Amino acid sequence: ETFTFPNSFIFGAATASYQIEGAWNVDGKLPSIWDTATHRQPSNDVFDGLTGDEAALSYYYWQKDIEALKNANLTMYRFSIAWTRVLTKNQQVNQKGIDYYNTLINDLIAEGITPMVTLYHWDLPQYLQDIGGWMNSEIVKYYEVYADLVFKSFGDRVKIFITFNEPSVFCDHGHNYAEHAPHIWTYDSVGGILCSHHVLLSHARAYRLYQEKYLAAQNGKVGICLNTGFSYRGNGSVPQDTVERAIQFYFGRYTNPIFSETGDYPQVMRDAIDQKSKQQGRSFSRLPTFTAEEVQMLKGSADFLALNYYSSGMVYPISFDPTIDPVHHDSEVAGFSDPDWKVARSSWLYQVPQGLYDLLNWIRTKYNNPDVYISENGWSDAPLTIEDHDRIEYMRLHLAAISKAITDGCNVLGITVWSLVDNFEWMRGYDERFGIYAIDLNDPDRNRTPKKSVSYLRNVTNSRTVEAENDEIFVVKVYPMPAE
Ligand SMILES: CCCCCCCCCCCCC/C=C/[C@@H](O)[C@@H](N)CO[C@@H]1O[C@H](CO)[C@H](O)[C@H](O)[C@H]1O
Repeated sequence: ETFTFPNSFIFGAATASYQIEGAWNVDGKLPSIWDTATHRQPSNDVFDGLTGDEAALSYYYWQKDIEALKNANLTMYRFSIAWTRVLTKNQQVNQKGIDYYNTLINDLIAEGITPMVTLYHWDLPQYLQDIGGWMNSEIVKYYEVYADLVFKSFGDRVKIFITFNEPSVFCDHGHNYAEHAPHIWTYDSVGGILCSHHVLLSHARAYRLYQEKYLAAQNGKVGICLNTGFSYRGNGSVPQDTVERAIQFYFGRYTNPIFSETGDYPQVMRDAIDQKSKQQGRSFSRLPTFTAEEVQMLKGSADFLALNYYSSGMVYPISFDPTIDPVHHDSEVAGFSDPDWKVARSSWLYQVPQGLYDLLNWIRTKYNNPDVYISENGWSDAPLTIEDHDRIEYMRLHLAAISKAITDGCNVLGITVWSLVDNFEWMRGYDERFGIYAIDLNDPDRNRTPKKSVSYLRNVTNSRTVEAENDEIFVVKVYPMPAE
């Protein structure tokens, strides 16, 4: 079957500051929590022991990134700004950092490429972590100062801003399980919950600031980037409400306050955490409460949803047990992956294009069909795999799923594939490569070598079609529940 894309649909690619820029301490840049994490001694716990100190050296080779975009026929570039490059500790402007992003933005626009700018892709200034980072409510003020600077400096040319990338990942993995920077472990997911709460408030404040101070002159859009998989019944006896609860706890904790009619946290989450907190003998709930004004400030605080989709899972109910993974412990849901699904170099990344199709329709019906960009979607393979047939298949099937969702009426405006170039894959270092361009870390010039997927993408963007069979997209079957 041939799947088509409307002429308005935009094809692009994405990166993030810490993962590509290098130059970690150049021109006044301050250390971020990822600099701290990767410089830990005697071991940084990164899979290959490496850091983002140099990565793709995009701080010097941004023109190679622009060439790479042009060569792939891509017309949108999602990149992030390093907070640590543009502001000093006492909240003054670091002009050299501003200059770097000005040059990048101007050069992109000169080549007809639309910049999509993420304000926060996990690289918090270390001096803010030192006062508690996202767990301290004061962070909201610091973020607002930073957002103001970004809007003021770049908003005359940048018309699409994303306030945050994947709060579920940096809040949970960074503040519950100590798996990501700032490597904090907290009991009963208290750290992750506080982080999410302050991220939501920071997002809303930045959105309202843009509306009040910049919208009239700049006429841009501000959204937030959230990630999730879709969840499916682990076997025939799993109740549908388990599936819904999984999505609400993982995704709804951010989407409900921003995109729903009612606003605030999902009721199922409010009830569960309030009740469990009580059951634990606590005098107040682990889930903070938004004031009535905060609920209003958050409600409708996004012009679009930037959705990162990689994979999906099967879920089944479990009973409350504080000793297990804290995300599941409050939701009383656990998940697993079908071993028949194809898996990438990243052990968590199973190929489930159906999840993207179902998720887009879930969002359409749940939230009155908001504008959506697929801000990340991609496949990992081994270093220097140039004949990346598995990535091509993954892209083909996910693009088909998107096209099908658009046919259903979903407002999907475009995609920025992850990633433009091979880069620092967080705690997996450089072992899992997501780029459509390969980078040899031994090459001081960091030449960007096109993988086979670049010519595939060029064909897709020219023809605005992909070929796929429905049974390649719809891969979810009902499997027996795994042994608990
Ligand atoms: C509804 C919820 C539950 C149901 C189902 C389970 C979903 C299965 C998906 C498993 C995901 C587990 C770990 C998550 C990892 C990614 O989401 C995370 N790495 C994404 O971060 C972005 O990924 C890029 C590649 O990893 C890149 O590094 C980028 O910087 C990140 O934004």
